Amino acid sequence: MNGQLMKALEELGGEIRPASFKKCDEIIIDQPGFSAVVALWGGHLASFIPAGQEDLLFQSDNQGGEGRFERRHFGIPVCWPWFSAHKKHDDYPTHGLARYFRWELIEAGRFKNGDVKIVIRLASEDHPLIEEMWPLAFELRQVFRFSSKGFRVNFSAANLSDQPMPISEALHTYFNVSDNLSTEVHGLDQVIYVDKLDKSNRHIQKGVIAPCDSLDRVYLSAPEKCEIHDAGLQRKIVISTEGSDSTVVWNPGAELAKNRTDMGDDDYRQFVCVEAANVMNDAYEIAPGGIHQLKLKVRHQSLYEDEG
Ligand SMILES: O=P(O)(O)OC[C@H]1O[C@@H](O)[C@H](O)[C@@H](O)[C@@H]1O
Repeated sequence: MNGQLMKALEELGGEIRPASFKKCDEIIIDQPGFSAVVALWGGHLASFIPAGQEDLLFQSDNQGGEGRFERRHFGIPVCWPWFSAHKKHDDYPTHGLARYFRWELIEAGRFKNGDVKIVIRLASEDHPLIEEMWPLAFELRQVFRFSSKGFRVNFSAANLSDQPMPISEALHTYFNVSDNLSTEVHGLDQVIYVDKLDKSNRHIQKGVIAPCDSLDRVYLSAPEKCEIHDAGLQRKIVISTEGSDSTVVWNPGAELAKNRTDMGDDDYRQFVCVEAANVMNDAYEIAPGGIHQLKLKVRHQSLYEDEG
């Protein structure tokens, strides 16, 4: 990392330190109102802890395997440029390639209002294996914005090729909850979803999603806002998106979790994934030379307080 960037990071009270995960650096930001960790491996926002509270993001103690496409369950994996299994190559990783390569820190600083800004980047030219799996040239950026109220992720993908780029994607956020059985997801009432645990049949959501146990659903043409209500932490997490037409809600439940070697048996009790996505009918193409932005805003507040 160049000296100027290091200095900018230091001015934020930030540091870059080697992490055990894939032997790749992490960026740590410690501020009076919050602390945040960005893992350069996969470009995960790994942790965001508001002062005096528990992390908004979940991380598993299970480090996953050592192989290139082994995954660890933490923070916000970026699923891009394909979601689920690759349509042609069953040896390619599920949920795309972006979470398996080292991203580069390219900017550290502040927004005008004092919020902390961290920018990271991944480009197709960064690794021959990326170009092998995805021959269309691209550049990805994530602009993270942190304040004591929460965080934002502005994920942008530029198609640098001369062909249309077909995309399905998700910011696959693992939200940390006190107990999945008492957690509720609000805001998806009356939205049609594809239930992957029911032969991909379509249903209409009735009321809130609760309990958040053994769920694998894609809400199509979903609203831009939903909320996680956590009675145990007396906390509400307000999730707002732009450029995302689908919302994926996932919790593996006990049986699936036990069958996975890359997840602790009880991990599923501590998270629910609510993912800002564009998948299935909401998948799209980026025109040659075009750019697509997927924005996620996450705020925390008391369960008993209206959003300010
Ligand atoms: O790749 P990860 O982090 O293990 O997540 C896997 C899950 O991700 C969810 O988004 C999918 O809807 C599930 O079908 C899938 O099992």
